[in-house]
Amino acid sequence: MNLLKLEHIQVELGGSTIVDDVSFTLEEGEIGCLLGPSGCGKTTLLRAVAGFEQLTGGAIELGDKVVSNGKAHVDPEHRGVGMVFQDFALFPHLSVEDNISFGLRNASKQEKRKRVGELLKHIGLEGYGPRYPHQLSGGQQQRIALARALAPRPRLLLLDEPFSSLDAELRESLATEVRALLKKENITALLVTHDQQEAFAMADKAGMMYRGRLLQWDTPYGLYHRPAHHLVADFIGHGVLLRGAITEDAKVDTALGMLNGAPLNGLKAGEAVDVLVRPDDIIIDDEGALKATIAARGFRGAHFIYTVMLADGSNILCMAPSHYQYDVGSTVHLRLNLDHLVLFHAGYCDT
Ligand SMILES: Nc1ncnc2c1ncn2[C@@H]1O[C@H](COP(=O)(O)OP(=O)(O)OP(=O)(O)O)[C@@H](O)[C@H]1O
Repeated sequence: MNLLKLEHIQVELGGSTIVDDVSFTLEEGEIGCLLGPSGCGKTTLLRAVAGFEQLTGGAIELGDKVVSNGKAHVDPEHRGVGMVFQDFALFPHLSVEDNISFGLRNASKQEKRKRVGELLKHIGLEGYGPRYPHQLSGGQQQRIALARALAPRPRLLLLDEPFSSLDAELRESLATEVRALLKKENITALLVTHDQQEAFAMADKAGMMYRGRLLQWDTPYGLYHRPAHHLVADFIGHGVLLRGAITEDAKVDTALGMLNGAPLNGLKAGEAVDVLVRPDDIIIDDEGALKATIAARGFRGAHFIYTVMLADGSNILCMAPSHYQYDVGSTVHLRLNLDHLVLFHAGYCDT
């Protein structure tokens, strides 16, 4: 069952269209994530779902009920939606226990204690109830903010850059923990983030926005491996778009050689295309048929990302385990590990 349904929604602010014709759904218990460059309208979309922004077109349904359209507008406090924002502000003068139970005004003391205990256990902070926010680390405070939002069992939880004030390592582990917690509580959630690793760690469905539009709504795997738009290919993960041409026998002629098996989707022989090449599609292998030169080396801890120059002068990226050390300027051989090809009309890339 769809818990959240956005149908062609549009939001205008200050005379500009900030969210433009966006549609997607989230099923009950699913976690969705919006990615996209700064200013593309992610927060505005989230605020429209929460009820803080009015729609100028389209409709939002929560459960079976329309909560926003041209005529209806259910106020935020009546939507059953919980929120966690970047600048999570716990009430400094309230204990952890009182912070978490803040939204449980109508519950009995006993019910409150039970729910708080259950949530503290879920977030791994059993026994922290009597503490005050200043006695907690940033990551612990953010977990408490999450528990506070979850306490009234919202139908939908909205998270806007909830971990962005935390360091990278903590962010990823917290994202995994929060996913487990949301699944345990069967809460549907929509998350906005800049961090693709966080999106991949948390989301069942993810989308990329660009200038108010949603370019693709898919699984994280689909966004990475089957980008539907060259901007998605470019924005999600590392990779390059390598120029090529469709041949008479439906192959793609590129600096990596003739590539087979591309879904042509209406592309005709002779047309110029861009082929998405990810760093994990290319393997440095002494037996590889293709000669190339290392143009740059980036250390990433467990692996290197090499920029490799092909015979025609074009550059691609290549990932190799960090014990495979090659100096800039050295010659290497490459093998392709492309299990599917993603092509775009070359012209699209000029936008
Ligand atoms: N109240 C407002 N009036 C006019 N324009 C606004 C208003 N609020 C936001 N905007 C504009 O809408 C656009 C989208 O803003 P929004 O905060 O939704 O983007 P975002 O994708 O969340 O960005 P970021 O990732 O940087 O937080 C921006 O260009 C912003 O300047």
